[in-house]
Amino acid sequence: MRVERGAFDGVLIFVPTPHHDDRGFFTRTFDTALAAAHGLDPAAFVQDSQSRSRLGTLRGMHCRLGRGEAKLVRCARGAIHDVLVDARPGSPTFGESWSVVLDDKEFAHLYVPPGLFHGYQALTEQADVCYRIDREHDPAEDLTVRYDDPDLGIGWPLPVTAISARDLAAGSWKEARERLLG
Ligand SMILES: Cc1cn([C@H]2C[C@H](O)[C@@H](COP(=O)(O)OP(=O)(O)O[C@H]3O[C@@H](C)C(=O)[C@@H](O)[C@H]3O)O2)c(=O)[nH]c1=O
Repeated sequence: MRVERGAFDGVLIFVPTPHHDDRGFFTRTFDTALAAAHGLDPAAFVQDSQSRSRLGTLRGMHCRLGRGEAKLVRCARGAIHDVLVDARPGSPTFGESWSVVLDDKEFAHLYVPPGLFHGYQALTEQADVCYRIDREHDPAEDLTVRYDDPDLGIGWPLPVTAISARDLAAGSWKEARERLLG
């Protein structure tokens, strides 16, 4: 397993080495020691979740207020276009977006540190996303921003076929920015 850095400080991508044979494949999806060597506390992840999305579904952009939420995300089936927006005041990349494809070929695990907006779009008929977070889910701390906010200018690869009412009702980056900067 190798570790790559994402475009923002603290973002990591753990890329395993799948072993294929005539039965299928085996792959390690996470390595506690490697994660710890990169400053993560594997024991901190208290909730495991899985969501299934159909082609073109968009989920995002979601961030957590307070001390934020660290997240480990992988696509167990299909492929997703995963997007992060740096919402950490004082960060040199504050307000910038970055994307990576996560899929069931490479099985990369994306580490998202606290303070970033996260969202993704399903690139396949079915996309199963598994993720771990380091705090119990609390909707009262959610902050959302519109996936198509013109100030963020995120490029999504496909037309949006499904999105939640919550995500459609999300506010602008300008509003979120004011809230984050106090
Ligand atoms: C995220 C979550 C949702 N739920 C419930 C609330 C709701 O009834 C249903 C669906 O919730 P949502 O519409 O918020 O799910 P979703 O839009 O998939 O939310 C997720 O989006 C991606 C992009 C993330 O980064 C995640 O952290 C999370 O915010 O599941 C939980 O009970 N626990 C959870 O941890």
